[in-house]
Amino acid sequence: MSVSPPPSHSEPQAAPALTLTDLSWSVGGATIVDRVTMHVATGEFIAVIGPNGAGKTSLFNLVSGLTRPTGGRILLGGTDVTTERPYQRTRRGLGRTFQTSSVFADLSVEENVDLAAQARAGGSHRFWRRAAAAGGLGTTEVLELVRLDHRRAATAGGLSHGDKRKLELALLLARGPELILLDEPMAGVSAGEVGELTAVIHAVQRERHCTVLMVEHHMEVLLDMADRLAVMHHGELLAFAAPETAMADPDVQAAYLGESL
Ligand SMILES: Nc1ncnc2c1ncn2[C@@H]1O[C@H](COP(=O)(O)OP(=O)(O)OP(=O)(O)O)[C@@H](O)[C@H]1O
Repeated sequence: MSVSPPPSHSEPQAAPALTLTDLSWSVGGATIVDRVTMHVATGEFIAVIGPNGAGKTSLFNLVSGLTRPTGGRILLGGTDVTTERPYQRTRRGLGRTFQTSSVFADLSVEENVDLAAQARAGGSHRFWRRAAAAGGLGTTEVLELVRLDHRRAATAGGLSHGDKRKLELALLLARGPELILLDEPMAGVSAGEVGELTAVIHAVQRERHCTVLMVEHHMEVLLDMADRLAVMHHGELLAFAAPETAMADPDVQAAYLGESL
C-alpha cells in the first residue's frame, strides 16, 4: 500500500517571537553570555533562571539593545534586530522592566500611566502577527488589568513595593508591547504581595497574549507560571525545557548542587 506524501502547500509557520542564535557577549576578556541559542514562540512564558552572575541581566541587555553582542544574532518576530538601537526595538513591540524602579514618585498612578501612553511608539514598524497585542489600551483598562484602578489617584512614591511593581507593569502595557522582559519583578516585594503580583503577571500574559521572558529567583512562582525554563550557568544556556524536565536535567542538578537557584 502506498502512503501519500504530506501536502506541499502547508500553512506557513509564524516566526518565533524571539530567536537568539549563538548570542555572545564578551567584555574585558571575560565571556559573560556564551553562544546562547533559543527560539521563543509567540505567547510563551519563559523563566530565565540561574545563580547570581550567571548572565541573566546581561542576556536581557543584549535582547533589549542596551549592549551590542560580540557574536550571534537576535531576531524579533523573524526580523534581524542585532544592530538596532533600543528605541527601534521598542517600536517593534519590545518592552522591558528593570531591577530598579522607573516610576515618577511625585506623580499620581494615573499621571504615570498617562505619560507612558503618550510615549507609545507608533505601530508602523511592527513585524509580529498580532500587531497591537496590548496596544490601544487606555489608562483605565491598563490600571484594571494590573488591579491598580482603585489606587489611580494615589501618589506613586507612597505605593507599597508590590503596587509599585504593578505600576511598572502598567507603564509597560501602556506602550503596547508584545514581547516583555521582566527583570526580577518580585524583588523587594513582601511575601504577602507575591501571590497577587504573580496573578497579575499571569493575567497580563494570558489576556494580552504577550510573550514574556522573566528573570526571577522565586522558584515556587516560576514553576507554576513558566512554559519553559531557560537555565543559565556561567553565561551558557544549560537547559531550555519544560520546568520539570529542566529541573531533572543532570547537568542542571550538577551545576546547582549546593547552590540556590
Ligand atoms: N559591563 C560589565 N563589565 C564587566 N563585567 C560585567 C559587566 N556586566 C556584567 N558583568 C559581569 O557579568 C556576569 C554576569 O552578570 P549579570 O548581571 O548578567 O548576572 P545575573 O545572572 O543577572 O546576576 P544577578 O542574579 O545577580 O542579577 C557577572 O560576573 C558580572 O560581574
